[in-house]
Amino acid sequence: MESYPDMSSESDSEMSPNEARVYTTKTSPKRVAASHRRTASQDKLRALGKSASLDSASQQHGQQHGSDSSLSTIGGGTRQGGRKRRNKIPEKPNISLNLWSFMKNAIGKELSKIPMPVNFNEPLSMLQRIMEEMEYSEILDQAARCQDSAEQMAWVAAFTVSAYATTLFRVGKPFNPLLGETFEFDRMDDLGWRGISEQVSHHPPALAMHIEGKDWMTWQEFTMTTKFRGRYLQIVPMGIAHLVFPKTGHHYTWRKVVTTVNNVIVGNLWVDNHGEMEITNHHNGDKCHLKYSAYSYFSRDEPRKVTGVVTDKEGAAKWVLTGTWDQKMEAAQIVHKEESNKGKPVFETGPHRTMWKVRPPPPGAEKMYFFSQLAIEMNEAEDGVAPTDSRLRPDQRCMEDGRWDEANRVKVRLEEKQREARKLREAQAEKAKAEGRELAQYKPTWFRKERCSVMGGVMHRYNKLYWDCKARQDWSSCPDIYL
Ligand SMILES: CC(C)CCC[C@@H](C)[C@H]1CC[C@H]2[C@@H]3CC=C4C[C@@H](O)CC[C@]4(C)[C@H]3CC[C@]12C
Repeated sequence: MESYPDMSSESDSEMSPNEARVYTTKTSPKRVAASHRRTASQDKLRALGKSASLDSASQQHGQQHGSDSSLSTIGGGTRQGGRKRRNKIPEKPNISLNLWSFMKNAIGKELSKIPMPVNFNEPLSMLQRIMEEMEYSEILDQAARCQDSAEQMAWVAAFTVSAYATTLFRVGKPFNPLLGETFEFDRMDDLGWRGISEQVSHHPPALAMHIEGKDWMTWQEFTMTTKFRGRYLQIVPMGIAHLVFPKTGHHYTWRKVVTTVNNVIVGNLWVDNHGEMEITNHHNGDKCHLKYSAYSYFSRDEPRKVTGVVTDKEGAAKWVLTGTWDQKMEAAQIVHKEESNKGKPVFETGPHRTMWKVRPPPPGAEKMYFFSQLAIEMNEAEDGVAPTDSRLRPDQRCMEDGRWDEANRVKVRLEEKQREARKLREAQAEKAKAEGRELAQYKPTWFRKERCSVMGGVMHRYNKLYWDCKARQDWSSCPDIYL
């Protein structure tokens, strides 16, 4: 018998307070215990990029794979054909700078307002970093095939957790995109989806993203508030992520959890993700409440643990989820519920299925900012992309190439250019105002503000123009943001 932590405590879950406390399961306790026995040495293996040994180690744990196992999984994704992409980026130079010397005067400041050299960056923009959430997009293909909506929710939940796997060793700061910077990622040829994102606001920084798969569509607006508290940096993401399966109309939304970057003063930076996440299916009222446990030195909880319960619109529990954001998520359907002698309901579940399992890092990842195969591919130079694409951003390219001094000089010039453009816009707006004309507001190129039908509120939605313009190579509406 396996018991799950109390999901109803300190949460705004839809469950009644005395429900969903204890679960029984038919899986053998041995198997579960073994799968949870992930040790520091395995972490080190991953850190060293000894992916092969990690893989066999996890195989010994008797993983039960989802029904995806028939498809080949090579590197970053479930690929079918597709063109050849790079599997390396230049090695990270071994230049050490003291982070604290840049951060000590910035306590209480927003991360985007702390002037920092590229030395603490990773060679990807925030536009690319957020699109990396698609690393395990095959889970969405799986979800799309699902007949049962509660099970579909379990897949969606596993997908939202999988987005955090990249944060385990990735402590570089992504480039803050310039206003109007874009990133397209066309993976129709192998992964079956393509996406476009754009920096739509500079103060505060905000980006909008839109991705289309074969039987699903996902979009979001991403902003964050960062609180730098001295020893740690806390990132509170704002904005809402949407996911729709057009064939059935199931429309999901969720907000991301809090990310904390620890050891800013001394020691090695490390990341934790924690808090509550509620996923709603607006089509039928299903919910999934996920709890990402915060790391605590004193807690017996497994680090990086995530647990969840899927409930229907009446609040009846349907599925339970358990796992960690860096390794895997399992889900089990609740098949039976009865009152225990203590008066609390006991759930009996069917077998645990693996909904998501992390892929090992590519060989040499530790010398390449711990990038996954997908991350390596994101900034590969590509013909035909918009002139505002992150791949063309010169300081980021210099940095990727290991020319950090030059990158830092170019970064200063780019930011100056951005400031000049902003001043000009402000002057034009002033002039317009003086002449009694309407204020000339900054408008993104590929997104426009729209009222959201399910959440109310206004958000940036894709204007459906990018891929057509790309086909015609018509970039006349793009701002000139680089040098
Ligand atoms: C150098 C130090 C001071 C700062 C480094 C901060 C880095 C590690 C932080 C800043 C913003 C953070 C990101 C904010 C939001 C998301 C979206 C989520 O779905 C996955 C994690 C992800 C992608 C975070 C990863 C870690 C992150 C990139």
